Amino acid sequence: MVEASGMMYTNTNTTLVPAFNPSIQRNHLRLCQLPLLRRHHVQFSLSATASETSAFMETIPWGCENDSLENSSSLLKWLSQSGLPSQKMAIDKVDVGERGLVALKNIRKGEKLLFVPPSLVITPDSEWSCPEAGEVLKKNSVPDWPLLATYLISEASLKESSKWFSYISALPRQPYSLLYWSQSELDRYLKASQIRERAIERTNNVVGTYNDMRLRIFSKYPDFFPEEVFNIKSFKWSFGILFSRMVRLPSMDGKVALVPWADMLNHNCEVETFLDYDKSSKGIVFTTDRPYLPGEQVFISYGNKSNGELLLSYGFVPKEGTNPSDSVELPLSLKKSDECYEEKLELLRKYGLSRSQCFPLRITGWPLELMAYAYLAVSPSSMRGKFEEMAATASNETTSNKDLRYPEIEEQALQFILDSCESSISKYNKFLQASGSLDLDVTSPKQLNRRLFLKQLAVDLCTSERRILFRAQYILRRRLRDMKTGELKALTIFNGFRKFFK
Ligand SMILES: C[S@@+](CC[C@H](N)C(=O)[O-])C[C@H]1O[C@@H](n2cnc3c(N)ncnc32)[C@H](O)[C@@H]1O
Repeated sequence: MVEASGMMYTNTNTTLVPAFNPSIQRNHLRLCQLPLLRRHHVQFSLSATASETSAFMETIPWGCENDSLENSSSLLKWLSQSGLPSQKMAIDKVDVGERGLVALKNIRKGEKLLFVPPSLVITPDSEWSCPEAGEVLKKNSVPDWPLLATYLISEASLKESSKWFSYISALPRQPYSLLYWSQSELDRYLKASQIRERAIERTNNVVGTYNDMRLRIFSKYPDFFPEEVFNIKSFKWSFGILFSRMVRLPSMDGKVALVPWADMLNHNCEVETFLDYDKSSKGIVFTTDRPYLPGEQVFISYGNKSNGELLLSYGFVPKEGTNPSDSVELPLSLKKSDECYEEKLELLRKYGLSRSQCFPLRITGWPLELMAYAYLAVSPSSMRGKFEEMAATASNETTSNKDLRYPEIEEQALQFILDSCESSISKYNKFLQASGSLDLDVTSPKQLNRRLFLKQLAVDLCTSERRILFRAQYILRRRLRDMKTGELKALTIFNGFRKFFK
């Protein structure tokens, strides 16, 4: 489970993990990070050509529609024949998540469910139907994510000859994920949210990973990795599947895995139960944290993720106000006009930060790192001696001075955060006001459906992010007002004393 400690997250034993981006931000502010690639191989620029970009929109020749039950009975049949014990749940159409697992019988709170045997789990150690292809990747020390992405494509392309045919046939042909939003869709709908940058960065990384694999491996072994199969379109699909379905199993030393059947479970923000390997039953299980009646959909948690992160990896946004882990990224920047600009920037860089930095705001508050960054941004040259501890605290690279406070500049620091909040709020206001009139130009019903779908997701995301900003704005304004009235009171008392002594 992801542990939330204050505003920071300890990356312990998360479940469904989309933690892929080597990010511009600091690791400690991320919910969960996995190294994807050896960095020197990544080409971060978006090197896909226009035709490749449009190819992203095409579908691949395997899998099924997102809401289809057409392949689910053969999936269950294959799983049962391959060792999955009899289940208390069945795949069905559901209100939340289109397709999910529904209780067939009464399920008690605290009951263990699933018991998927390790032989039915895809991991980086799984045997390849084409062992030579697997050998090539191992010889090249390809990391887990691109290895699994390539494995999935290789097995999918073998159709019935692959052990995983029934599983892959029941996977969505186009997983919901921001990977499938074009650049212009991201610009159009997510301009106000920082998630837009993360989506672009993620797409760049997937394209970079593909280019790297093609250059280093696929082009050298075209018999094992023909371009008709191992192309950016199939890579995008396999990464979309990994982002939206892969789990990390804490009791298997954090091994990453695709768990057929278990990956039909949808997420609920109020549920706190995660998939894991159960040593006693030797299967992947989860323990229910509430009872279910027959016919009710059963949920797990994909981790304590914000609405933006859920949209980024899984392509959905929970209903407003239902996600206790929701947060919004607040961008803060050093001012170029600052007389100590160069000095401060150098210190920020020393601690791995940059001139512009995002910090998570939650409905319950903000992290100390954000406050430290604000202190640094507003501190005058007379406080030069404190710059380093501010930068270190902003980067979370210090254990001491957890109670960082500088009363002499607190008001300016809070005002600085408030200004950034208000500038973000005005971006959200602009988008949400304009959203009503967006897309009136579309005539094709298919395009209209897609646009309405994306717009609704964006409106839901922006509304929830703006709500957190409104809350922060309220708290900041109140604190500033209290500080000012406090100062006024102190001044009145001081003047009173002066008069008295006169
Ligand atoms: C691990 S799969 C779960 C099974 C999936 N519904 C299916 O039919 O294949 C994750 C995907 O399920 C959907 N999903 C999961 N939880 C959801 C929720 N609370 N609301 C909407 N969609 C959800 C999203 O499309 C997500 O990408």
